[in-house]
Amino acid sequence: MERRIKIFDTTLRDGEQTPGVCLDMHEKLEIARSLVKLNVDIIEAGFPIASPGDFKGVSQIAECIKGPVIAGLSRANKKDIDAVVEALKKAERPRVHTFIATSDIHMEYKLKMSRDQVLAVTEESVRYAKQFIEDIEFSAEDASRSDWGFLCQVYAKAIAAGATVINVPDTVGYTTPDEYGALIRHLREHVPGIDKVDISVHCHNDLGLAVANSLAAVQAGATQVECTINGLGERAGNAALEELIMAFYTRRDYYNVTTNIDTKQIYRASTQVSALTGVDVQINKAIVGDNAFAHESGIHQHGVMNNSLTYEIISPEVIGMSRNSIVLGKHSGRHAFEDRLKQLDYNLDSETVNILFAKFKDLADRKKVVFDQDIVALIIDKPSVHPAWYRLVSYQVVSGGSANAATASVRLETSNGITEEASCGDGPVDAVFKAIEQAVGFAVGLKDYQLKAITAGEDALGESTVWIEYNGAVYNGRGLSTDVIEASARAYVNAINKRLTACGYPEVRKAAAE
Ligand SMILES: CC(=O)SCCNC(=O)CCNC(=O)[C@H](O)C(C)(C)COP(=O)(O)OP(=O)(O)OC[C@H]1O[C@@H](n2cnc3c(N)ncnc32)[C@H](O)[C@@H]1OP(=O)(O)O
Ligand SMILES: CC(C)C(=O)C(=O)O
Ligand SMILES: [Mg+2]
Repeated sequence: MERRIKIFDTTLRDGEQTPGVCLDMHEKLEIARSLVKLNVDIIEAGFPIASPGDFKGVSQIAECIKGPVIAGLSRANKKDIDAVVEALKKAERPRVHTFIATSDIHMEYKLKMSRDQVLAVTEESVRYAKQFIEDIEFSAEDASRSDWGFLCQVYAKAIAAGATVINVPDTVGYTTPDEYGALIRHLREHVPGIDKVDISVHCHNDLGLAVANSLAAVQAGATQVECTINGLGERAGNAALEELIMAFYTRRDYYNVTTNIDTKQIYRASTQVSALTGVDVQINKAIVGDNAFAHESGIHQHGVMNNSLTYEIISPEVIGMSRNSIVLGKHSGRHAFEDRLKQLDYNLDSETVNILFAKFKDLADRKKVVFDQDIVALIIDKPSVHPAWYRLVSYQVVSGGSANAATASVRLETSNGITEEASCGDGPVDAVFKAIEQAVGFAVGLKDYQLKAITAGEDALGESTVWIEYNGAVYNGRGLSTDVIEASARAYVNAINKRLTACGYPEVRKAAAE
């Protein structure tokens, strides 16, 4: 008899803890909508006490997203739990996820608490949260490095106080498949009441074992797995959702479990998360990397041409990647374009399709073949995602040859009309960025800059991502064009718009004046 494993997605909480990733409310909602399409069981929407932005993100998701359970994270204290309860007020199926560390090293050096104190706080916090919300997940942070006997006592307290899920995190990615499986079996044998609750696992990838450890835990009886799209997360990241799901799917004969995930949504969600977070997927990454279905060598190509199963254990269509024979280019019409949107599972209203079709034609004029990745990039680039404070109207650059000096002028549109500025710089991109900085009238604080081609070829669509820093927070912006300087300028303006949306224009102006 197959067991069903629940999928708890934490892209919006642990995934957002990836250094350099900062998602605003609109981006979080877009990702949450993709998680609904994927059919995950639980969405961890954020850590409401962390910042007003996080609180707002969780409450918006709670209000707008129906279907999955919506969880919010809290430390084991009343203030954090109150924030989660408040943020989840409008959720159809709310869950408080509260945690406290149980390893000796965390208790001694970080919490400065004894075992007895941690036991007491576990009970108090679960009992407190339970007054407001029925579904309570309790995590023993750093469980895999905790004393097993003590861990059993902590989980027993949490269950007695009303926890509905107990989570066993491998917080620092330290455990191994055999050891972790044995821990799950030990807990199942020694924690009173554990058969009445879900046993969840949450694995980090510091030794590259996050997925292997999660699979071992499922074999040992875990009923819920925590993961993120593209394996995003703190340090080396979390177990990757796409890898776990495709392991369960492909080796159903071996694991004997199922999930509710619609595998056809995997590629779309991965592309979206990569674009919105600015974190590239490595080309040889399992399932969603560019090379995952590419065959370079003759013997492999020959085998695949005769029967793809010779060298492919998964067909790309299963994860929603199309093997299209219809090539889209400047002679393609609206029917073929709309059909491709449907194949990529984008059901958009006709106004959005009109805008996208115009963009597609514009791109096809500059590019011989428009690939699926280009279309997805155009969809993600749609301007409505962020309220725009500034819009790039045009720019001009004169590049200075070997000395690498350049001058640039930019025209930006604001609600007050057009503003135009010029500047010199160390190369064309720097000159454009400086001109934009002058036009907006405050220091932007560029932290990082990246440029990549969406597909191969000299006419490829260029995607630029920039990261800017303000008051300790990082904002990423993204720009798209076949002209790489224009893509960079768009990304810079997009990041500035996000920063202004988060901080408010007057505050930024005041800080600049001081
Ligand atoms: C393993 C994980 O992924 S845990 C989640 C990690 N994610 C994050 O930390 C991102 C969001 N965090 C934040 O925004 C901030 O750290 C906040 C708002 C939570 C706390 O900020 P601050 O009050 O400034 O505290 P700071 O982060 O410096 O230190 C953490 C404090 O929480 C305490 N703490 C840590 N974990 C817990 C817990 N589970 N339960 C109760 N207290 C805890 C620490 O002992 C420390 O307490 P102290 O201030 O009395 O010394
Ligand atoms: C908050 C907990 C579940 C966590 O992220 C971890 O321990 O890694
Ligand atoms: Mg974690």
